[in-house]
Amino acid sequence: MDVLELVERAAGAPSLLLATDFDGTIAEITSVAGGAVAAPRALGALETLSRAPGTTVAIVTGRTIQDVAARTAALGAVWRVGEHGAEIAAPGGELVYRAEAPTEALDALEREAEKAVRRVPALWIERKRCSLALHWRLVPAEARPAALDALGAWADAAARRGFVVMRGRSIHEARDAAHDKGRALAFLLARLPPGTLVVYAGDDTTDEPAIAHARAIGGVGVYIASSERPDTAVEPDLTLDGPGAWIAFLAALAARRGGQIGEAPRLA
Ligand SMILES: O=P(O)(O)OC[C@H]1O[C@H](O[C@H]2O[C@H](CO)[C@@H](O)[C@H](O)[C@H]2O)[C@H](O)[C@@H](O)[C@@H]1O
Repeated sequence: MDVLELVERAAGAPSLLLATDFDGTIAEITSVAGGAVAAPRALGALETLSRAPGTTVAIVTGRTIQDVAARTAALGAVWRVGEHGAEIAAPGGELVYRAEAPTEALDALEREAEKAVRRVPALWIERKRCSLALHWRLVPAEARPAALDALGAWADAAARRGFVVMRGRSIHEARDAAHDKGRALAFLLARLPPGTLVVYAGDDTTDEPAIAHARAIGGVGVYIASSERPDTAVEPDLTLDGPGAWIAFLAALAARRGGQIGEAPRLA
């Protein structure tokens, strides 16, 4: 499938679930997590799509709902899935699903992570409600071997406690085994008309269950490639080069389903 075929297919679907990852997909990767900003053109297209008939828009992220809601506050009528599916908020913000937080296990895992940070101070712990991430983007080259060793020990400790460890873009992240983005898509689709076409895009390991799920049910899985992670472990229908190409697709689709926005969209 090429991007023009995807525009045609998505534009013609009587019911469409357009689901997009955040970091590396509608926001460029930044050196610290707090610096990520959704591209204004992406927000404009998603807002247009969210108001179009028969169209449901969802932001599906590893971030918490609170975090992603603040970064996408311009969007009025979208679903938000946080922490890889452990939290789901309807348009308007009402939480329709909220997993119980594995607080004690995460506390223990945080103490293990602190051991890693004592060894390699450039590691950064991101504690969330249901998951915990160790970021290594700012670890200098000379400290990478020690960081990999410490991350490996931490990942083993997380696995022993029953967490799933995802090795993503300069991040090791532990989440509980009951949630992933594929199951989150299934949750959303159960609320939409039968036959809804799902189009999902994401750039990292955490997106693979959603890309695979979309494809398994006859939808479209799009991989957003980067020099940091050129390939994915699951086969997508379409690979696009970085957030810019995905955002161009969103703008083209918004023009078709919801009226023209801004300049005429150009697709590669
Ligand atoms: O599911 P996503 O929306 O892709 O979120 C995945 C993780 O994104 C964040 O980390 C990533 O983005 C940072 C900012 O660009 C970058 O510095 C880091 O290296 C990336 O791994 C976020 O901090 C995590 O909580 C998300 O799980």
